[in-house]
Amino acid sequence: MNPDIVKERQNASFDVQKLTYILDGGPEKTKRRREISLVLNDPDFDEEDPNFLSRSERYEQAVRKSAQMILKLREYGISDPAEINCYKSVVRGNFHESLGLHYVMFLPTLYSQCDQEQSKKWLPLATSFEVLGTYAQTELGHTHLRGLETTATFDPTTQEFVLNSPTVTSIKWWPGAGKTSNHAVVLAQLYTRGKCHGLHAFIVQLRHMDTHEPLPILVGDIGPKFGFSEVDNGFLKLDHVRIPRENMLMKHVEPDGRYVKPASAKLTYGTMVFIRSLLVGLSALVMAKSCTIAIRYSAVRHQSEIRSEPEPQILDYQTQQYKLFPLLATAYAFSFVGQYMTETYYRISGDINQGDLSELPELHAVSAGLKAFTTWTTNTGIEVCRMSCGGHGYSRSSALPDLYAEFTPTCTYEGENTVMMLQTAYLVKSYRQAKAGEQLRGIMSYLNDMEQRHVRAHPASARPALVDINDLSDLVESYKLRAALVESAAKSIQQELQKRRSHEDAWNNSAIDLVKASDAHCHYMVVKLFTDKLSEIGDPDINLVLTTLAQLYALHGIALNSGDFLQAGLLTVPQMQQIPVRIKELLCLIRPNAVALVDAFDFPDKVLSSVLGRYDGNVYENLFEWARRSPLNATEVHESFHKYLK
Ligand SMILES: CCCCCCCCCCCCCCCCCC(=O)SCCNC(=O)CCNC(=O)[C@H](O)C(C)(C)COP(=O)(O)OP(=O)(O)OC[C@H]1O[C@@H](n2cnc3c(N)ncnc32)[C@H](O)[C@@H]1OP(=O)(O)O
Ligand SMILES: Cc1cc2nc3c(=O)[nH]c(=O)nc-3n(C[C@H](O)[C@H](O)[C@H](O)COP(=O)(O)OP(=O)(O)OC[C@H]3O[C@@H](n4cnc5c(N)ncnc54)[C@H](O)[C@@H]3O)c2cc1C
Repeated sequence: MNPDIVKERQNASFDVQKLTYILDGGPEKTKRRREISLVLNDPDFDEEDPNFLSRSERYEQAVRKSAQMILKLREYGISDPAEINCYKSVVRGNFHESLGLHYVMFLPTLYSQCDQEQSKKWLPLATSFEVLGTYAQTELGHTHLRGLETTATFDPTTQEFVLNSPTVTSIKWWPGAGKTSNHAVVLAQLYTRGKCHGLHAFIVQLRHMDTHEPLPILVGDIGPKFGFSEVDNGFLKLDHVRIPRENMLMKHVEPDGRYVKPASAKLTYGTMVFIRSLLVGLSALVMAKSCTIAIRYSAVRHQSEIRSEPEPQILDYQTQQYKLFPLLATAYAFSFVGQYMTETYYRISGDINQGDLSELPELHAVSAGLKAFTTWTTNTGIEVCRMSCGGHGYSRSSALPDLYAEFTPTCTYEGENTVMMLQTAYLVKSYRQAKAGEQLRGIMSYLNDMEQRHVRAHPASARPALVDINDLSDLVESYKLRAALVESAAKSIQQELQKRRSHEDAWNNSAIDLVKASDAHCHYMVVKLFTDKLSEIGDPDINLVLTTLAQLYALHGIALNSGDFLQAGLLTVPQMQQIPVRIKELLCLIRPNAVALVDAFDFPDKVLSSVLGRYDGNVYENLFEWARRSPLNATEVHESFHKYLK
């Protein structure tokens, strides 16, 4: 064990184990997660570091691993969905799996959209992995749902749908598992009796069940990408492919071609809402991994000098703390927000299953906004962590380049982040309702008292300084009032309309304000949820250290967005000047607990897969060993010497 890291752990002011229990949701859950993590000791999961393999080898290794995962799942008797997720996340490590889409999109779509008869047929096939599925929605030319071109035309004479990609731009593009899957849920515009009824989901067989040869369908892999090398994102061109009427999910077409409207057309989009909710938790996980690597490494790395003494740990540099500790605070904030998002998703989807759709718009808006907010922040955070590790952060052995490459598409898939932020129609609608005197419930209820507490541009000096920057509840209140930026967005729309612009143009001309309002709303939610969580934590030592992190999170956010807070007169210039001073004090308070705080995330070394983030801190000897395994070192003289240099 590296002596620096031993010393760091001795300095901790709280019980790391107890904090792990809080993050997991209780000691029993921690125990079970640790038991599940032991599967990594199974030699059948041994594999070559993907960084030393070609794309094709990586894909093959990933398919082997996916298949092993399924076999072992049965062997280990893991069947609870939450435990399956934990098991898969442990085994998957920092990479994706080729059967991922089957689990995260194909199966959930079947579960939520099959009727009884369809469930009987498809669920046993899909859960036994005879049917391997993907989710084919996006097209070469469009992602916007109303713009999708693939058609499904009902033919009552044969009781079939005819699926067709009429143009190049209508070719399905990006669905994972182009080579792996034999079935797809295909999203297509439904036509019956000559009328279009919008997007609906259909189950389409793509490949022969025994030979895996494609049916008369053009299907394949779209080629190498920025990351996601394990995943065979695919293309799919359908040329008048016929499928039985029974393959339409939720079956809205009667045998005579009559269309029966669903309770809400938006139910077809349910799987996207589900994944967006999951991505909030995934952001927390990846932020936590990145901080673990960067902070442990910073504790064992010595460089330069502060005083004329031996080189200090780089974690002692104030600038290093300023890079990493706000991200550490973010990792904790997002962990609690992830828990909230999962609970909210299951609560509201439970109501939806019971026929109560009243909270569907809020679920859509909250999951879209938080997905965008947390993935954007995490994406830039990983890169800050990588940079903070200097040259060794650039090595793939650190895992940070892989974490970045695998995570960055979360800002794009399941709805491009700007587009998701623009799902603020709900915010503006809520604002207008509140303004008209309606009492809002839930997370939007803060808009109820906006009329009394107008947030407008004020000369800051004209307002009394009511906010105590050391008081978290005051900071939450400030974020709440800043979130009323939605008022500015609504006003911008109003002004555009007064210029006789169409509603659509008014919306587009206010889009920057709308994204800002959405961002402010999400930021408020995160600060509030983090602060609310503190009241549930009884252990005084843990409460203290998390309160310090929550203060840092809130103040750092204000410092980054100081213009909003000043312009709205929420804080004065002298208070703004106090914030960097307070932030520096908080960095000092967090410093002795930094390593313990990342230890509490409790990632086993095999899951972290990072030479820099090793628990024992023995970085250098392992970096050397990793480098020696590089395929270029397989021979002392590389064949290129004989071919070109000699
Ligand atoms: C610790 C945790 C660990 C977890 C580990 C988990 C691991 C996860 C790993 C994940 C790996 C995943 C692999 C990659 C998967 C990528 C798959 C995809 O990208 S698949 C492809 C993903 N593709 C995309 O995401 C496409 C993105 N685009 C879209 O979703 C839509 O085009 C749109 C939302 C932008 C517009 O919608 P559109 O209908 O075209 O147009 P309108 O404007 O006319 O809207 C009409 C009204 O409907 C409303 N509404 C809309 N949606 C919903 C909803 N869901 N509900 C309710 N309402 C909704 C809307 O608000 C409006 O309301 P109102 O104002 O009338 O009241
Ligand atoms: C790794 C990966 C895996 C994927 N897996 C799948 C899958 O399994 N199945 C599937 O169906 N799809 C999948 N996708 C596709 C993914 O869902 C889309 O790429 C995503 O929805 C974004 O759409 P787009 O690529 O068309 O971007 P575009 O919408 O073309 O975005 C390009 C730019 O235009 C801007 N823009 C677009 N619309 C607006 C607007 N209304 N207002 C303001 N700005 C706008 C965006 O902000 C962005 O800056 C995957 C994508 C990736 C990268």
